[in-house]
Amino acid sequence: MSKKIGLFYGTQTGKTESVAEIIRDEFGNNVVTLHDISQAEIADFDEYQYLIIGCPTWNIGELQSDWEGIYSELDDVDFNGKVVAYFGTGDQIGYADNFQDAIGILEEKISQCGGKTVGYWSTEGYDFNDSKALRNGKFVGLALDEDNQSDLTDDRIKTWVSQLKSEFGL
Ligand SMILES: Cc1cc2nc3c(=O)[nH]c(=O)nc-3n(C[C@H](O)[C@H](O)[C@H](O)COP(=O)(O)O)c2cc1C
Repeated sequence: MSKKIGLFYGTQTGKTESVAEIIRDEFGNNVVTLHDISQAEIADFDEYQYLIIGCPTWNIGELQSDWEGIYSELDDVDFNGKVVAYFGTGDQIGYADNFQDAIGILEEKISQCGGKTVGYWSTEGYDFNDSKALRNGKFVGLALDEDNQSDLTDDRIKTWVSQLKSEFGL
C-alpha cells in the first residue's frame, strides 16, 4: 500500500480523536497521516489524493468548532480528483433529530468543491429520527456513537476500513 491517506479530524472532548487513531491503526503500514484540523492549514489537503474527514456534531446540528472555523476556506481547496471518505461521532439518543449532521454538512461542501465521496454506510443498527448525513437512505460515511454504542465501534471500524481499502483501490 504505497498510497498516502490524509485523515483530518476535529474534536471537542477527544472521542473523535480516539476514533481517528483506531482508524489509522486499522489501515496499518503507516498509510494514514493524522491532522487535527485545529492545527492544520488549508494547503495540507493538497498533499493527498485520498482523504478521510472526521467530525462530531455539536450544539444541535452544528460542526465541531474547529471545522466551523475552516469551513468557508474549503471553497478555496480544489478537491477535483480527490477521493474522500467521512466519519462522525454523535449521540443518536440525545440528539435524535440531528444525528451526525456534521458529516452531511461537510460532505455537501466538499463534494461541491469536486471531491468524490466513498465509504457510504448502512443505517441498520441505529435508532434516530433525522440526519443531514443521509444520502439515498445511507449515511454518507461511518456513523459512530461513543455515547450509546461504544461496544460496536471497533467492529464498525474494521468493516468500514476494509470497505475503504477496496474503494480507495489500495
Ligand atoms: C451540547 C452537545 C450537543 C450535541 N449535539 C449533537 C448533535 O446535534 N448531534 C449528534 O449526533 N451528537 C451531538 N452531540 C454528541 C457529540 O457529538 C458526541 O458526544 C461526540 O462523540 C463528541 O465528540 P468529540 O469528543 O470528538 O468532540 C452533542 C453533545 C453535546 C454535549
